[in-house]
Amino acid sequence: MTLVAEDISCRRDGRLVLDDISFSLPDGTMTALLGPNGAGKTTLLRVILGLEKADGRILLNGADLSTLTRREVARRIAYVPQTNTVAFAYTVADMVAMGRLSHARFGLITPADDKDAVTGALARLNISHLADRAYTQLSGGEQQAVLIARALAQGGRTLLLDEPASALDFGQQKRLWAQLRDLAEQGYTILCTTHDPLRAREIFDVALLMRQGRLVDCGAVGSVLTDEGIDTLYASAHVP
Ligand SMILES: Nc1ncnc2c1ncn2[C@@H]1O[C@H](COP(=O)(O)OP(=O)(O)OP(=O)(O)O)[C@@H](O)[C@H]1O
Repeated sequence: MTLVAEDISCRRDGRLVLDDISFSLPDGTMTALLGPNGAGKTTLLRVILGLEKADGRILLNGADLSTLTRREVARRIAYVPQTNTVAFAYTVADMVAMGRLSHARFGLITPADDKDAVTGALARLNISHLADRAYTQLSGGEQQAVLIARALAQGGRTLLLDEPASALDFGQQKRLWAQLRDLAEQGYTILCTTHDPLRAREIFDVALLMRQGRLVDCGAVGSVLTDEGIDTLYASAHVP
């Protein structure tokens, strides 16, 4: 689905952390969101999800997300957070099944299609063997793979991922990028933060570069993530 941001500005504690951001991401593209620590990447993802108040509009296939219910947004957009702390030792299968909550009827998430979605998502991430393990007892990388499986089970065709590869081993990273590419080829829209511009240049189609709350560049990775572009992005990030 085409994801459009129009004039997004957001304040936190009175400080402007997103400053008039606009972009358009067509179906079937993998977009990397890059910038130094504190640039506003996570905030931007949270604004798209409706978790942070902001000025401006987010449109998905022309529909203004502010006019949709939380449940309607969750059926369209899945989010993979950097980490997810859970207080209870849910099994991995239960965690992934939570991705189906927006499809639940009468609060139940047991119909066959939901089970298929969970089984399929576990298989896609190569973690079917973890299905009955307690989520709280997994390694950081295994937990991250579960969060990605949960997003896939959710069924939305727009995926927002916050540094999904940061705790994954090399094999899991390769599977993740291949999986995301496969989804993009099926028309999914993928927006993913990363701190690795060199990998991003190989893997993604488009890059959005943010610094100090502003979108400083946007375009095909080959033209935006040049050596010079990367140096400029990460130079003098700190504002005294
Ligand atoms: N809960 C909060 N309350 C107030 N300000 C916040 C809050 N969370 C983040 N900020 C500020 O908003 C700005 C953007 O933070 P954000 O987490 O979006 O950056 P980021 O680009 O995702 O950083 P990182 O790469 O370190 O994850 C930062 O200046 C940060 O200090």
